[in-house]
Amino acid sequence: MSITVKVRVPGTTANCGPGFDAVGIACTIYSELELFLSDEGTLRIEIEGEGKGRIPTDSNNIIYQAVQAVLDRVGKHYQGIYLKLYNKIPLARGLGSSAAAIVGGLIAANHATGNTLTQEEIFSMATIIEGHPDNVAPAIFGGITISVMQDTQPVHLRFMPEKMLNMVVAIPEFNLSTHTARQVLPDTITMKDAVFNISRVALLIGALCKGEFHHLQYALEDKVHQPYRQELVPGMQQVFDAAVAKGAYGAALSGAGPCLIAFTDSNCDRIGKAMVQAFSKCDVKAEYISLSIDIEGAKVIE
Ligand SMILES: Nc1ncnc2c1ncn2[C@@H]1O[C@H](COP(=O)(O)OP(=O)(O)O)[C@@H](O)[C@H]1O
Ligand SMILES: N[C@@H](CCOP(=O)(O)O)C(=O)O
Repeated sequence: MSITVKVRVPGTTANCGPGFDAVGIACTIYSELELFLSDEGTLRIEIEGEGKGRIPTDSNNIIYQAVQAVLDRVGKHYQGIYLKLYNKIPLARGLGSSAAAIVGGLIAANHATGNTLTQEEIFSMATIIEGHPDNVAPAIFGGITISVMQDTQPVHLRFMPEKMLNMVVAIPEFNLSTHTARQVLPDTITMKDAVFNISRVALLIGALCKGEFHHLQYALEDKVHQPYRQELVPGMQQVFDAAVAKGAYGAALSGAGPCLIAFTDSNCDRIGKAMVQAFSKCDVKAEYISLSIDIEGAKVIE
């Protein structure tokens, strides 16, 4: 017997300034994957697009590991596992490629085996594999998500802003793995910095929810991770300033970086070009893309 499933998963921008490991937004950039399960054959992985030639095509591949985690959990075994990946989300740039890969593998395998796992169970498994919930939540549920770890269980709240919001992402040429960008973070922060972030993340969620985007100028400020990661992304502050100078409400590091993301409701091209130019003045080659909020999250498309 053989089964085929095709899944589409959005890229995500996590943290959004002060919401470290908690806030995430699903973006209108997508990777797709096809999963074929069969009683005969072996493991085979083919890649088109981002990461071709770089991503492992053996049992070290995280999509394969996600598929296998579902098969183990539901007690099914397949000799032949064939994965065809169509990767559009840039790798190790802060747009949640690993979360999309994990979520895609889990959802494809769950669908192929009769949808026995709930979305919440998928969310829990994805969080364990990814290590933090803020990318996998919007990748699964779409929209803007707030995630909280309750002991080992992730809990989420999803919402859409009252008004349309666009995001302009400046994508530098270089990669920065999330693992590396987490290693520069301190173990502890001061009470002053904690209060700085708590107040801003509350303002951020209120501003996004109500569509009062003028608050984003302050609501995107952060003292928990961005100051420490600044050394890894040359030109970070200059790019933020360039985006705001061209009319963006505010800007932040996308996930762990190195992408920088500006929030706006107009002038995306003007903002994007200014961000790329500011990067270039710091000897960083970059390009930009304009995105909006994905409302659906991951979905089975075939
Ligand atoms: N489609 C994919 N298939 C397999 N592995 C992937 C895929 N996309 C991403 N990865 C893995 O995730 C890593 C990037 O994850 P990470 O450093 O968290 O950055 P980000 O999630 O921001 O792109 C890649 O180096 C690769 O190992
Ligand atoms: N909260 C995480 C988010 C990482 O996002 P990614 O898209 O860079 O993987 C962090 O800041 O480490």
